[in-house]
Amino acid sequence: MTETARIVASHGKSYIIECAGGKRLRASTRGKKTDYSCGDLVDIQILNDEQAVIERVLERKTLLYRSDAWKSKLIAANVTQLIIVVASEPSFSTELISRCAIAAEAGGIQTLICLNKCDLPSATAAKERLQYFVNLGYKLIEISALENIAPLRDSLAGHISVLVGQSGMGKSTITNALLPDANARVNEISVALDSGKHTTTNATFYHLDTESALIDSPGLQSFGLAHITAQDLPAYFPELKERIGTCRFHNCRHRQEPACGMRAGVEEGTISPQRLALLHRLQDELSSGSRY
Ligand SMILES: Nc1nc2c(ncn2[C@@H]2O[C@H](COP(=O)(O)OP(=O)(O)OP(=O)(O)O)[C@@H](O)[C@H]2O)c(=O)[nH]1
Ligand SMILES: [Zn+2]
Repeated sequence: MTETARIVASHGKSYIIECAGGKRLRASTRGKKTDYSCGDLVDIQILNDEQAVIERVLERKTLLYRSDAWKSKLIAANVTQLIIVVASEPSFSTELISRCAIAAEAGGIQTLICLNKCDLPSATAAKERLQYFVNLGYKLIEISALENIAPLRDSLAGHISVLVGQSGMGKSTITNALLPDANARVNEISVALDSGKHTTTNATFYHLDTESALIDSPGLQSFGLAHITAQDLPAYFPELKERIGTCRFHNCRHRQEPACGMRAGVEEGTISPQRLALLHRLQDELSSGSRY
């Protein structure tokens, strides 16, 4: 019997799928196929009361992934919102924020930056660092997951959101505050996936209500963008996008070329030199195929 289900947890070649009625089954794939992601809608063949086989993936509305020259890592499928979690401390990487936001833009996903641990004195400095992104037009929400999760909960309504961030920013604390029984569910899922072995799940999908869901992903340190071409990059920077077509040369790399619209923006003060430098760095990285 074939039916459509959603992948709610992934771990290597093992998956947990949720059928339309809510029943969860362990699922494997045909052959060596592993390019399925948490959040995917898939056609499955039910084998017995506990197991199913994934036959194929249905067309994805969106796909968030990171990649280097050698391999890509799917993070979440069919999400409408990427939540980049940063915290007052430990320190976060602004480059990682930019990279995540570029991947989201390329994948047709909206971005929300969430500053956690606003109860700490170091929040003031963190907010100053994030002002840079606010000026670029990104939405910022400030919370303390330990004290009050309500402001974030409001931003999740109607979305399938995915949480990404470096280790220690508070993703687990946020998930637990939003879903008090998430811990129990996570344990249930990891036990089902690897019979109690100590391994981490790639990503987990939780229902918040009938319209909203949340995918929690493991901490990340880097975010390779090898799937994006150097030529397309400016379209994923909000402030550079506006100036596409203003350079004299259609293949301008926005460096030494005369009459470059992007460099003109830097001279006028509407584009920050750091962002143009990031564009150059990413162009070099994507054309040389270096590893990130
Ligand atoms: N002061 C304060 N501490 C927090 C807050 N949220 C989380 N923490 C603490 O920050 C530490 C890291 O939180 P986690 O939720 O484990 O972070 P994580 O992002 O899931 O980290 P990984 O599991 O490594 O990916 C824990 O000691 C939390 O108690 C907050 O709002 N305020
Ligand atoms: Zn140019």
